[in-house]
Amino acid sequence: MKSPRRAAVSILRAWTKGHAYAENLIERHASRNDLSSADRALLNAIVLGVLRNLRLLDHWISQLRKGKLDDETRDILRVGLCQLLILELPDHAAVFETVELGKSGARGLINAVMRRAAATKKKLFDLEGVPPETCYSHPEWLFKRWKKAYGKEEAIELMAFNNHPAPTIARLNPLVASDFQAPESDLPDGFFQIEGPIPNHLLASGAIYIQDPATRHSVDLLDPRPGERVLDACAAPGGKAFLIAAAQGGGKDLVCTDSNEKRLPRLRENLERLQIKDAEIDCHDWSTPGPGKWHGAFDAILLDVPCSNTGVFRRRVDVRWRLKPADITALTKLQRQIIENALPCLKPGGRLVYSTCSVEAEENAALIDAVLADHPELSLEDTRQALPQRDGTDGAFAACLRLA
Ligand SMILES: C[S@@+](CC[C@H](N)C(=O)[O-])C[C@H]1O[C@@H](n2cnc3c(N)ncnc32)[C@H](O)[C@@H]1O
Repeated sequence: MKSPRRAAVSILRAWTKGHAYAENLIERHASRNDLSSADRALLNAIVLGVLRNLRLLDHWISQLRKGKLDDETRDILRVGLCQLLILELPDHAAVFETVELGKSGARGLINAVMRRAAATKKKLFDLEGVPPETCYSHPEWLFKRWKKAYGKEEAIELMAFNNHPAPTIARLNPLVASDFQAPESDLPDGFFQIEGPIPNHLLASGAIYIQDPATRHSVDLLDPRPGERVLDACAAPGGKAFLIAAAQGGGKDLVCTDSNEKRLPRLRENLERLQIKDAEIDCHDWSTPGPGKWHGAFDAILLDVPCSNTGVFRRRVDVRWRLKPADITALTKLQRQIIENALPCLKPGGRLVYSTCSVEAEENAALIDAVLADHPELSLEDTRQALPQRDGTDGAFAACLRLA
């Protein structure tokens, strides 16, 4: 059985070399090594802590050791310094356990760096003069982009927000009868924060679903009513389909599609658990036209499109390192195609809500402006935008368009 610290190093090696998401790698390693829940939590904290603080950890490594490092030793030092300086675990454990991770030839170096770090913490924490994108570990191009969009102060606030793990927030399911009383909360109606371990029996019975309050904006704008035929075109894993069905009192008038066949079983399971058993689920790629049977068929369509995810970096810790400027351009093209192919499926007078969890204007307001310019038959009814640095929630954008 591997220790969580050793598993963290293996995961970082695999993460650097491949395209797998950190969360999936953690899950795979934790199951394979049969980790206890405490060890699983430590593994999670270390891997996500390293990925959230990658540039800062490398800055500290450069302060503590001049000269080249092989990739494995660097990952071991990242894991060690994350425990010592980010998670602030006791010095002796962090130093000893980290040295143990190295091959015999590297242990002397690891020991020296870790001991120096433990002895000079105060100096390392003084980040005066270190660029904000290093302190908050974001790629330079993203910081530049956000500075342009929001100004320097807000760009820094956004990066700082992204480095705090998200609280666990759930929504009560009005479709499932349960004795559970949600705790008092300042959150929007139906949402409440879970302190401590997630109550698995409530999840399993479908009484609650874990989701951020920002998810509600698009469905609030869609305002689905009982009896209306609704399409949720990019539906997996089903968070917003749940909100639509909850508003409609069930899923009998709801069609859920997704282009990724592999995501459909999870969508199906989620909806069944949430007692939404009668929604229609289909595989469809909306970069191509919808089938004739859906033309003019829907009162309301939700397009919760694939996006850059820049509003949810605190959850999706990999994305800031994987995303490239060209991806945003490619995504806007796909987003536009999805809108164009979904529009013929609206009934006259029907409404379409476009939504993302991005904070990039190109994927949000600018895209909607371009659609409106090309479609005089559409009018803009309303928009919503949540920005993490202003609203303290995930980032979200939604625009409701009505067909004449
Ligand atoms: C932001 S996620 C949707 C989240 C979902 N609405 C929820 O609330 O749980 C975007 C989804 O769009 C799907 N997708 C990507 N490209 C698509 C396309 N061309 N047509 C349909 N679905 C697509 C992805 O597989 C992904 O499941």
